[in-house]
Amino acid sequence: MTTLLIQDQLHRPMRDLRISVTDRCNFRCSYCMPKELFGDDYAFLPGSELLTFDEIRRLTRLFVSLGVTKIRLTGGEPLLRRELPVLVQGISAMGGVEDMGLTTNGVLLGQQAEPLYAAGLRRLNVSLDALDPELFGKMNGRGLKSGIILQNIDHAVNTGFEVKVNMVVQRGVNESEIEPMARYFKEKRITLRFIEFMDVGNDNGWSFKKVVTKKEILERLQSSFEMEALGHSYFGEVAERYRYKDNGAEVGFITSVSESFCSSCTRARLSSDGKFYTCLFASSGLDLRALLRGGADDASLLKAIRAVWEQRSDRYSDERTEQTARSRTKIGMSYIGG
Ligand SMILES: Nc1nc2c(ncn2[C@@H]2O[C@H](COP(=O)(O)OP(=O)(O)OP(=O)(O)O)[C@@H](O)[C@H]2O)c(=O)[nH]1
Ligand SMILES: C[S@@+](CC[C@H](N)C(=O)[O-])C[C@H]1O[C@@H](n2cnc3c(N)ncnc32)[C@H](O)[C@@H]1O
Ligand code: SF4
Ligand code: SF4
Repeated sequence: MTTLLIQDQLHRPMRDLRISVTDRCNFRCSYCMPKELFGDDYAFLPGSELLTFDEIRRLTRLFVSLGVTKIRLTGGEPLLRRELPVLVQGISAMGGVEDMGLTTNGVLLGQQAEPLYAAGLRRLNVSLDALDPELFGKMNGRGLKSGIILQNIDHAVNTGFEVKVNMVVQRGVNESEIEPMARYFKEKRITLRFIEFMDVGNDNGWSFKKVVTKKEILERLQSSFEMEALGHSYFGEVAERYRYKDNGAEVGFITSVSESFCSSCTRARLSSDGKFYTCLFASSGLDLRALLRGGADDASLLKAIRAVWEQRSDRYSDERTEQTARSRTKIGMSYIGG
């Protein structure tokens, strides 16, 4: 299939596809799946509503033919999707896919790191918000202690994966973990990325006051470590990188709130039930599953995807103010694929 490069209204190409393979999760992080949005019973999609692997592969191939080269598997918790390595193998063997990564809470990596590696996956981003076992147990809503995630990170590294760690920092919740986390992963030479707390659901407890900005975190780190700025390594990279001068380990900052990066946003998103979203904060998406299951051929699917991207003008993080925050999306990170 030949590649056609397309651009949106702000001249941004479509380079990345973030695929949510399930909306389910074995954690209940309040910043992501607030009770107020999900209710006590956390109703998830029935299996029949999820895209099948064949459907995901077919759509991925079409996205690749429109310029996507980078795939990220996410969720919900992607390791809960049965037989995930089968999907990984299909995508890693696909022409035009230059990079594939997976974002996970790491709980199931003990069993799954090896089959995923064998299927061709090489990069893992593991979320971990605290080293302190009690605090981590509270933050994940399930009481699971941090030790198991740390063990699984070591196991993934030993399996051969390039691993990065994601930490969402919330004032008054886990800001005391900034230095311990930095020290621990510096010694391990694993890149730790600090993520500014975002307003992603109806009520995930977000307010500007709870955001610990990159500036503040960097100042705290610089009082203990000498660091040099590396910037972004390619157009559209979400994290801004810094290096410790003494041992070459890196940290990253994902500054969606204090320094938004919409002008270089090349990310398309496919939800687990097959909706195509052009922004993490979008409130509606194109129902590709309905088109697929209605018998649409490749040409009409391509036309529909292209039309949506060419109309795209999303720049939610650039436009957000305290007042507009939380009024846009009614969906939530775990569904849309964070
Ligand atoms: N506001 C905003 N946040 C994003 C976007 N893409 C990713 N993030 C956030 O960045 C954090 C880290 O994302 P990851 O899933 O690790 O992916 P990544 O950082 O693109 O991965 P790499 O390819 O390893 O750089 C998550 O909290 C995401 O929700 C985006 O387009 N907009
Ligand atoms: C939605 S999760 C899905 C993948 C997997 N379950 C995990 O936790 O890594 C993807 C990323 O989004 C981040 N995230 C979720 N809610 C967030 C919020 N309100 N602000 C910033 N990042 C958030 C998580 O910390 C995680 O790194
Ligand atoms: S951040 Fe990841 S682990 Fe936490 S609730 Fe959301 S999907 Fe689950
Ligand atoms: S807010 Fe939307 S447009 Fe801006 S970087 Fe995030 S996903 Fe892209």
